[in-house]
Amino acid sequence: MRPAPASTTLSSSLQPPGKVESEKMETSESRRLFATESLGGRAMYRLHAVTVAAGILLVLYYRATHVPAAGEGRAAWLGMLAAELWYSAYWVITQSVRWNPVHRRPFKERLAARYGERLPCVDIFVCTADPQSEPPSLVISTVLSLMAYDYPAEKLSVYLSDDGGSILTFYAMWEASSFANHWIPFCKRYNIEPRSPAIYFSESDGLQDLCTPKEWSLIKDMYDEMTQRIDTIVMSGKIPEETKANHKGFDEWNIEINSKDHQPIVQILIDGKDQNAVDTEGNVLPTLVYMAREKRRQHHHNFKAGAMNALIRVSSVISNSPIIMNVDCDMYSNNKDAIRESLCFFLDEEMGHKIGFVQYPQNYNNMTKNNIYGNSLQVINKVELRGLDSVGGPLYIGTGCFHRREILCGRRFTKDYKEDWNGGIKDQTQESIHEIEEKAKFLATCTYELGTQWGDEIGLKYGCPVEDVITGLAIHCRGWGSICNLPTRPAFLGVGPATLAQTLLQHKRWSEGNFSIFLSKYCSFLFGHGKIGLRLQMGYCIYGLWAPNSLATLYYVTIPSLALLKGTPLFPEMTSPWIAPFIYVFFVKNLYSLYEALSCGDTLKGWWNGQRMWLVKRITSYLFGVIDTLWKLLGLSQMSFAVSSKVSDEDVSKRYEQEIMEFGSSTPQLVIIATITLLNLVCMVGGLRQITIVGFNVFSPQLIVCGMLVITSIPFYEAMFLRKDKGSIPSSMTLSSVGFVVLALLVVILVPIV
Ligand SMILES: O=c1ccn([C@@H]2O[C@H](COP(=O)(O)OP(=O)(O)O[C@H]3O[C@H](CO)[C@@H](O)[C@H](O)[C@H]3O)[C@@H](O)[C@H]2O)c(=O)[nH]1
Ligand SMILES: [Mn+2]
Repeated sequence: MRPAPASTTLSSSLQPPGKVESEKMETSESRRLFATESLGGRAMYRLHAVTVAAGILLVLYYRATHVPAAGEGRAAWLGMLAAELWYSAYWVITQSVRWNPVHRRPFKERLAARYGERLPCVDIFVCTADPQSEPPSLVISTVLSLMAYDYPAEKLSVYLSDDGGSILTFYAMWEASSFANHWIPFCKRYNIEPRSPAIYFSESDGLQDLCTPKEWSLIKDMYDEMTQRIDTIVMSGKIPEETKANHKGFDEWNIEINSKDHQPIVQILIDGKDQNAVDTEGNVLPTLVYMAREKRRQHHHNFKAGAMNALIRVSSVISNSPIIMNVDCDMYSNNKDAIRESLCFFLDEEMGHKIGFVQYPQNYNNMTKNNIYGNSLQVINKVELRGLDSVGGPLYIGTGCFHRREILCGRRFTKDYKEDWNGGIKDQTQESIHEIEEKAKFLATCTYELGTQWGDEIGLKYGCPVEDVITGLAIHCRGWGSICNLPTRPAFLGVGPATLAQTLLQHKRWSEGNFSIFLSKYCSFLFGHGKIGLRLQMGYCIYGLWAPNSLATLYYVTIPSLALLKGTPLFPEMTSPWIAPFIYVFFVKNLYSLYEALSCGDTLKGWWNGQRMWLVKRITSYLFGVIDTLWKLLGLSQMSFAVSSKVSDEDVSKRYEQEIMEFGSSTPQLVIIATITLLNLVCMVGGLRQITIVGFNVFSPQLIVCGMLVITSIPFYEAMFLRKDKGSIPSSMTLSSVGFVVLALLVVILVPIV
């Protein structure tokens, strides 16, 4: 195996920088660089959890002891039992992280008092993959926001990995490298937030800031002109020859290249070690590097994980910082203090040496008030990540994560481990830029990893659509802990999916990725056994089991309704005492979920929309996730990574802002949604008839289930029958769904399953 350059060049030193004698006087509490606080509302949570658990047991007991005779819906009843058993087990799993979530509070003032500016070097990795779905002007706004962190610039290096291998993105980066000369001093002088120019100028008119209106307009004009140049060039797809003459990097595109087949490209746009690389005020600039790793058709490039691994190696010969931070290209820095806050965890004397990574939640800046597609992820961020933190550490969820370089390179945790915080830029030898670039290019070739442990024991793991989660699990199993930091001002904000199709695409990748981990040797119960606590093992399964949840849900949204239509009871009668645990579990579980959502900042309507989206995701994305995972297990298909688009056309954006659901295109997902919602509508009408015949007592529980589904589905009926805009459900989709409903009804009538 070829030795990993990154891990061989790092060594350990014994002292954190600048520890001073007088500190010995401090008490251990005041020495801590962060505090761990318990979240409120625990007693209420626990009461709910214990009583719901009791309710669930009663429900299952009733199901198991009241199986009807054959021919009276026995099969359907047993199916209900199976679905409820599944839900119960899943519910228990989701409680694993809820018992005692924690909040971490970093003390950046203490960090400043103790270390001043003697802080470790930090490498920031930004990934982009496609100039069409991730426009270069968006990418550089993110890059600029990261370059402008409130952190010593000589210790900061920003790397962009461009899997699109696009000259347009390179051009934008070149523009950004000169705009940074003005932007960074402007941000620091007036202490502005956020430091993404695109966002800053879209939100601010400069009046609340300390700068003069003249200065503000000057820099804004400069920014507008730059983005205009970039957008024009991106539109035309060609760089003018006179522009190309400005930087040698453009020569890399002298030969015809495309994103799937090209040589490795590494261009150091700003060399932080260069004395002349200073901004308009004479301050040092952070290092800025553009990288497009080599791509050849015969070599698998392993998507983002491949890009990250190339970045780890390339950066090891340029800056080699002990801390690596990764963000997606749309996730701009929204909080200038995020690096310092993260260091509070790593540099904490009591706990710091155990912490492998610090994960920030994924937050989006394009969410509508009522969260129409359920993408705000508030409950995952504020409840589940914090809960995971209390049982061993949050998962590595990709963007917005700070790692020790050493752990990404496969290091195991040992008690005597001491990080060399002094590593990084300054310990590099004085090679010329050209030499360094050539060395780096070699590390970014396709063949470099052949016969090595990269993608397995070293770097991010390959072969999983959620490379981050599986890598994080391996890190946890190597003995490291992780921390979730949730500053009041979110550290990163990105572009979340803004259409139904994008949402379903993202969730298919996530559910499929996590389910494939669950089914592999990395299943947290097997791989984590004896290495991480049971509750963390369960925590991983919250996401690992998203996909198979779809099966129980599909059952629950079709069979009780069809049985209602056919007159087969599947619940206790309304007057039976056995109905009580069903009602209790149903209401209290949902009420608690509402409480959780509201306390995380969602609106009532947002929660309701979120519930609808869970249903939709389960019957489409997650179902497809199951199918594709099984397909792959059988070796019938290959892993893919569909990059989500960060742009949508005007018409679509307008509907999004008005919170009107976007369907538009014809997809199999739409047929499933339309079929199931229509089926429930028919069943509800049929069910109402049953009630008039048999009476209220027997069928009302089923009617309630069916009715709830119908109420949840109102936006779908509107999109099928009432809306005329381009985002409505195409009539061909509605027609085929009607066909499927008729077919389902025929089957039910002819085959006695329910
Ligand atoms: O071949 C590829 C494919 C993707 N990416 C980058 O990966 C990132 C994530 O892609 P995106 O389409 O935005 O997916 P999301 O679902 O928003 O990403 C989340 O989920 C991914 C795993 O599914 C993680 O890798 C991400 O960090 C996490 O933010 C983007 O920066 C892409 O440019 C690459 O660099 N190369
Ligand atoms: Mn994204």
